Amino acid sequence: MSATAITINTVTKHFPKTGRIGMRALFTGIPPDQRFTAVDRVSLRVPKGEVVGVLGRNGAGKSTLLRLVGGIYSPDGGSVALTGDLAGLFELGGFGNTQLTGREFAFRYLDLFGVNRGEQPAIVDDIHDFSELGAYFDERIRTYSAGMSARLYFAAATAIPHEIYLIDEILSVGDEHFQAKSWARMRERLAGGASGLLVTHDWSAVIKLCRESRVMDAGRVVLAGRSDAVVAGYLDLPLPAADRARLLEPPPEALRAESGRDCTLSFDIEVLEPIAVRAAVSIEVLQLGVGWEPVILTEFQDAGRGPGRLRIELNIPALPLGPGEYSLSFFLNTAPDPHTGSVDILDARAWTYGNGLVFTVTGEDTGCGVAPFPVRWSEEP
Ligand SMILES: Nc1ncnc2c1ncn2[C@@H]1O[C@H](COP(=O)(O)OP(=O)(O)OP(=O)(O)O)[C@@H](O)[C@H]1O
Repeated sequence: MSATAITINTVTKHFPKTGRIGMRALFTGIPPDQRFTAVDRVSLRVPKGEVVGVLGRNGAGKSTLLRLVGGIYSPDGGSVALTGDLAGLFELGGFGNTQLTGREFAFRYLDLFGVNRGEQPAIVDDIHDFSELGAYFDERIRTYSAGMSARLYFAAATAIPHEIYLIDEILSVGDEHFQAKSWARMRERLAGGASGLLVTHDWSAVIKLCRESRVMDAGRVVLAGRSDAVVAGYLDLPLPAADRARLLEPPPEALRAESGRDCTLSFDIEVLEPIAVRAAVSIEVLQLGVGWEPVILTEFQDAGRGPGRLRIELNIPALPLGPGEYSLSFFLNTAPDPHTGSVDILDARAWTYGNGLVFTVTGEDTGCGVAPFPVRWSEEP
């Protein structure tokens, strides 16, 4: 198993129903009839180098979970363990003294993280630039708009690399220009090997950043697994009917191959009507902050005519993919109608439907990335 950055073990958090509790409850805990459970026995593991997404509707318990991980709340049950230093990007505007100016806040932040005094001025300049606060950087934070303080906190929290980021809707603050900059910086930090927990309503951010995610509802984890399937469940996405032709579930060994070797992927399909079918395959890799990007994409090919069972094969010479797990999408369509040219989707397995297949490439990691093609560069004299 890969190394772990965050371990959340059956964590529970209660709040008083009335918002007020007696002195005794401070020592004995809130009596069961006067409390409600905001986080209910949640367990979750974030592997090093990955961001796990937590989706959920308002009041599901996401922010409370993040605060438990960040140490702002202590759990009433269970435990949290972190391996690595932590940057809290959560609760924008909720940390720091708003009587400070932006510049004073930046210096304090760097002090807090033990940054050497000699290095601080250059990093504070970077925070000033990144936040685009201009002259406001020397005004008190309490005079800032919500967006301005969000920019300051984001710029400070990401100015120096941390090992663990707790991200709460951060990538949806600011205008589009600032969001794009924030994404670029987050990608850079994560590509450098950082890990994190992202809590959000924004399922597209989860698709772009997280291989794994969870959905919380009423304090509990109600869906867990690969992000594509979790997001599809969260959105309750409709799937193709697959009632005229369908792909039969390939056994996992049918979707394994060795890097650099010729490979044949077999797909069994069942066609229930006298129709001609066509198939296409796309193999995608998760690019942090970008999403699933195709690295091999076939055209639609004739796959035979029904009714009956058909086997189709895809041959890839000298598989140009490094070892790892890829998402494989398989599409089964009708042949174009000779009169109208229209095509019907008969069946699909794809991360966009939340049911993508896993394609595993084995072999030695040559460090050549996902597509170690034998390319050659030359220089014009
Ligand atoms: N400090 C607190 N005291 C009392 N109740 C709280 C406190 N913090 C959160 N709650 C309650 O706990 C529940 C979970 O809140 P939480 O903020 O974790 O949800 P969330 O999933 O982050 O919601 P949102 O998406 O709206 O931010 C809500 O019912 C909320 O009202």
